[in-house]
Amino acid sequence: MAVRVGVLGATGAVGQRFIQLLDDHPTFELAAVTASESSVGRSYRDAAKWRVDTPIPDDVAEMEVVATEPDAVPDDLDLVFSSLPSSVAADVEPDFAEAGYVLSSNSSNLRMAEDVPLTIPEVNAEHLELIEVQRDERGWDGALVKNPNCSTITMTPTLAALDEFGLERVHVSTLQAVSGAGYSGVTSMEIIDNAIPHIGGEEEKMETESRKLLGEFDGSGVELHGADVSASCNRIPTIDGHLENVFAELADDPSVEDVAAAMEAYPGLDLPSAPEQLIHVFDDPLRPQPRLDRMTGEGMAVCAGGIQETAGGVKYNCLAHNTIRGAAGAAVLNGELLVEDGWV
Ligand SMILES: NC(=O)C1=CN([C@@H]2O[C@H](COP(=O)(O)OP(=O)(O)OC[C@H]3O[C@@H](n4cnc5c(N)ncnc54)[C@H](OP(=O)(O)O)[C@@H]3O)[C@@H](O)[C@H]2O)C=CC1
Ligand SMILES: N[C@@H](CC(=O)OP(=O)(O)O)C(=O)O
Repeated sequence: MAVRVGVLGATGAVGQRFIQLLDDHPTFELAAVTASESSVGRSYRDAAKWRVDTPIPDDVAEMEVVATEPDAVPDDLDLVFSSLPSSVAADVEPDFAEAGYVLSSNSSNLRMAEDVPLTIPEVNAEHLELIEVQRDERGWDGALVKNPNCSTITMTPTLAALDEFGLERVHVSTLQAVSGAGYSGVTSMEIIDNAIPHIGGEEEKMETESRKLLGEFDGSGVELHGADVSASCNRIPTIDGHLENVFAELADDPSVEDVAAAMEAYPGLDLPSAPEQLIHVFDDPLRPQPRLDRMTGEGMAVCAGGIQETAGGVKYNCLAHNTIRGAAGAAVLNGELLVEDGWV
C-alpha cells in the first residue's frame, strides 16, 4: 500500500532532490509540498526555481505549495520529509511531531539530542528504538528522526567497516563541493580558482555526529563511540560530491588487503534506495574522483581508494554524493527504514 508523504522546504536545493528521488518511488506517494510564506498558494512549478538535471515531474509541477505548519498539510500523511533551514526546522519540526507526524529530517537541529535517533540505516538502524524514549520524554505521538551532515555520512560507513580492527582515533580533511552550501551559498567570485579552508560548524558536526552514529544503543540512550575524531573542512570548486582524506589509528594492524576486504564486505540493506553494495573500493590510486564517481549506486554508495598503511593504522580517501547520499537520499532511506521497522 502507498505511503503518503509530504516534503517541508520542498522548493529548496535539497527539497528539489527529494522531489526527484520521490518521483516513481515504489512505496512513497507525494501528497504535500510546503515552503515559506512567499511560496504559499503558488503552483510548485511557479514557486521552485528548478535546478535539478531532470524535469519537474508533471504531477508535482501543478501541486499547490502550502504553509509549513501541521494544520496546512493533509492529516493523513504517513511520513514527512524535512529540508528546512535548521533555524526554521527547530521551531516547526517539534510542532509536526507533537501533532502526530513522523518526520525524517535532513536539517541539523537536534541531531545530537539524546532522545533523537541519528541514523544511517546500514550503520545503526537499531538506534531507531530511541523513538520510544523520545515519545516518553516529549509526549509526542509522532517522531523525529535525523540523518547526519553530508561530510559525516561520507566517512562514517568506512569507519564502521574499520571498527572491527579497533578504531581509536580519526583525522579527516575534507574537499567539499559548493552545492553543500546551497545554490547561493558561495559566490563564483569566492570559489573559482580558489579553495576556502573553513566551513562554519562543519568540523564539530563531523567530530560529534560520527561518534553518535558509531555508538551503542543501550535501551535508553546512545553511548558515543570512544574514538577521538578530529576534522578539518575545506570548500573546493566542484559542484557535487565531497571527497575526504581519512587517517585512522587502529588497535590492530590490518594489511591494506584486510581493510579493503572489510570495506567491500560491509553489508548493505534491502531497501528501495539502498545501493546493492554500500562501499566500493578502488585499486586505482587516482580514484575516487567527484566527477567520475559521485553517481556510484545512483548517488547512494560510498567510494573509497588510496588505502595505505601508516603509523598506527591506515590512510585512505572516500567520496559520496553530498545532496543524494548526504542529504535527500539519506532522509528517503531513513523513511524507508521507518516503514520497514513499523514506525510508519
Ligand atoms: N544544500 C545542500 O546540499 C545541503 C543542505 N542541507 C541542509 O538542508 C536544509 C535545506 O537546505 P537547502 O535546500 O540548501 O536550503 P534552501 O534555502 O535552498 O531551501 C530552503 C527551503 O526552506 C523553505 N523555507 C525557508 N524559510 C522558511 C520559513 N521561514 N518557513 C517555511 N519554509 C521556509 C524555502 O522556501 P522558499 O522557496 O519559499 O523560500 C525552501 O523550500 C538546511 O538545513 C541545510 O543546512 C544539508 C545537506 C546538504
Ligand atoms: N555544511 C554542509 C551542508 C549542510 O548543510 O550540512 P548540514 O546538513 O549539517 O546543515 C556543506 O557545506 O557541505
